[in-house]
Amino acid sequence: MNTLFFQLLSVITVLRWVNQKLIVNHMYKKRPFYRQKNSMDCGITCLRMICKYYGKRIAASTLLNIVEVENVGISMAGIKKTGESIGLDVQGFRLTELDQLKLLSKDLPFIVHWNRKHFVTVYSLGKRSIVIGDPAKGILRVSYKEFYKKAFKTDRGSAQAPAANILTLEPTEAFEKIQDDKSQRLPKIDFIKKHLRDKKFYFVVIFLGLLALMSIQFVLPFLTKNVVDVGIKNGDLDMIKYLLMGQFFLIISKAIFEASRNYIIQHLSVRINYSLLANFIEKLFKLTVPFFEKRKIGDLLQRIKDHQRVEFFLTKSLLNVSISILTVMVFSTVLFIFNKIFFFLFLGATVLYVSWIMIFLPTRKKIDWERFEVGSRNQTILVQAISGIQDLKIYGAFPYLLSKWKSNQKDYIKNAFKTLKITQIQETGASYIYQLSQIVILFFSARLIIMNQLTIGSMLSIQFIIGQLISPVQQLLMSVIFGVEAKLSFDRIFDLWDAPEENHQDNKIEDFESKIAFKNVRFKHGGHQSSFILNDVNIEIRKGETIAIVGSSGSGKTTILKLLLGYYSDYNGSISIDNRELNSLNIESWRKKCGVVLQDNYIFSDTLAKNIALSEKFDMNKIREAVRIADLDQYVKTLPLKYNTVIGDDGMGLSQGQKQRILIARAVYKQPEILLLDEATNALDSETETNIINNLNGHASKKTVVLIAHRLSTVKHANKIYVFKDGMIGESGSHDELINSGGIYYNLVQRQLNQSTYAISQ
Ligand SMILES: Nc1ncnc2c1ncn2[C@@H]1O[C@H](COP(=O)(O)OP(=O)(O)OP(=O)(O)O)[C@@H](O)[C@H]1O
Repeated sequence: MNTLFFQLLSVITVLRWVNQKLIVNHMYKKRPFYRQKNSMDCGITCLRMICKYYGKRIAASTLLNIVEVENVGISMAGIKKTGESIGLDVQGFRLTELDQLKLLSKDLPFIVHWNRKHFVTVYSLGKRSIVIGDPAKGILRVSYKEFYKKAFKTDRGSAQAPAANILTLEPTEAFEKIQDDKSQRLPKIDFIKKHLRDKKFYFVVIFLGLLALMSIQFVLPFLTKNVVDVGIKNGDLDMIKYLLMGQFFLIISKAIFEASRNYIIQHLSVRINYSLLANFIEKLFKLTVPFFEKRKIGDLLQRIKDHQRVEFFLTKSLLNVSISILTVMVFSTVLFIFNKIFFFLFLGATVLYVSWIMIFLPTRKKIDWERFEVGSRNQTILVQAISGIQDLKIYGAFPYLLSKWKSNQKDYIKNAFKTLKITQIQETGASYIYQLSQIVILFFSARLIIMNQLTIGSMLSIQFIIGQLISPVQQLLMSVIFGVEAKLSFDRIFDLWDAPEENHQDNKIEDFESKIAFKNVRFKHGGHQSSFILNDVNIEIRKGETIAIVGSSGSGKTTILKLLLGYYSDYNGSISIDNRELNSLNIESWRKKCGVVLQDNYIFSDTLAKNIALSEKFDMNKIREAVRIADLDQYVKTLPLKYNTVIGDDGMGLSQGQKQRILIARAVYKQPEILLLDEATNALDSETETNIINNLNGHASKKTVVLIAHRLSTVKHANKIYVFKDGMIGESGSHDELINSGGIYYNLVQRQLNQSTYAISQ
């Protein structure tokens, strides 16, 4: 029953494949396809498909450098702007009737907003269906009904009829002139070479072992033939003994060679895996902050898993390929020498077998991408569940997360079944081909023996040779499948390799001499549709001064510090250090000068001392001094192992105030020239806060300090206070000046006074 089911499935799958591949391929030859590398890249990927259609291979990173993709992906306006910047004439259309689609048939291919959250490329408009390139799924054929359902939507809150938003893109002369990013393949090959370079020795040893194995394999059929055709025929038992002893010796040697080879391969795979991962992690550390803000954690973890597949392919599969190719070559030659008829019979069966397996490759690719996406979502849900455990408990929100996990798990199971189904169909078909070829070969052997054209010894040897050929052919094909999967993993890893790194120019800052200046700075997160969160900001911070920034929540205060730390380089206006533009400086050398406490700083799972020094080696005197300034000495006395007590996730729990004081100690330990403090003391009682501020004043008397605080008592001694309102500077001046002017700051102070949380000490 089971077999019958898979037989039926096999037939259906083949017919579907023929329909999809042959018919669609024939009708629409030119429909390039790229798969989106993450859920936010659909618009960019559609644009790449259009570029490829017009003959240009453009890397995703090239387009991403032009447009800033928002956390939710690129917008229609973003696609238009990016398309125009590479020389495409982009026109937007809003269709209210499905029939209007025909009017755009001369503008094919075009991009359609899909389901209000995705983009697809339309390649052709047929009589009954439409061929689209869906960056998440592949080239698909959809009915007009489905197209209408997905593309024609009503704007939120609008009473208007549903409409489809479409962008047509035509190449202009400027497009012809832009550079093709052909180079994409080269770095990948360099990358592989780099990881294999110092392992040449092992590969050579394995290869020599292989040659020895092959020679043994080559001799074995001839021994069998002689045992039967000479030894048995002549009744020469001594000869049979010698031949069998020889065979025994060869089989033992073969086993030894195989065991050694497996050992070396294991050794190699561990080393390759290590170097691949080490490279990945190093690269990860060099990427920009916005990269991490836009990626889901599950996506990154899933890419780490991808390394295992690449390593598996580079070690086991690649070697298996060489072993299999060699075996096939040796035994095909032997078969050809033995009997040409059987050689061609086997060749025919192999061609059939290979074609059968190849049919399924495109579907396997699709399933693999689905598996990646489901896996990535799964990782994200689990990480969120563990990080947000407290909120889930407080709000009894497990059902919410559990239903999310369950629904994702359903997709996971569906995907696993798809893989199982396709593997079963593949294997059932392959086994038929194999059995059939065996029957045909047996029939021909029997016929030739009856006709006295073949000896029984030769027949046994041919059976042996074919037996030896089948497994390497199968392995070769499995390696092709692994190769395709490894390529998908490799592409995903390389997508990260394309991401921009933080600048590390030679232009280092040796000394901070005079001032930091923000001039007409405007900044926004995300793409074209988002609005500026900082507008025309002008700030001057002179060396040795304390500058404070206050203002309502969300007014852009933290963003000022992040810009100053070089997290974001795509601001308008100028941010300069001693009159040198921040973007042109070596950002690491600048950060070395800054001691920073941000609201989302992290406590690592390590000892208190290492959490302060953030290094394996540290100066204990400096640590004690930092702890004193951060008013932590009493706390340290209570710790079981004092400075060696493990804190963070795996260790002692911390209160918010303790965490803040450790972060202050960390910033002080660095002995920075500039201290940047964002709400660094807001969790502390006012007595501890005063102690720390006094300590800092003593310690930081010559330092430059930028201070953000809601509690106005913290900022009143600053040389200058900037009051932010909606991303702009509402007013600035000293505490006294601002109080006297009776403006926003004055009102803030009044409000805090009314809440009895602040007392102005005149
Ligand atoms: N990574 C980000 N992506 C998109 N928007 C962001 C990002 N970080 C901050 N924002 C937005 O930028 C604006 C300014 O944020 P910022 O953290 O600078 O405010 P803030 O004045 O420091 O607020 P608070 O006093 O609450 O800490 C906010 O509207 C916030 O939602």
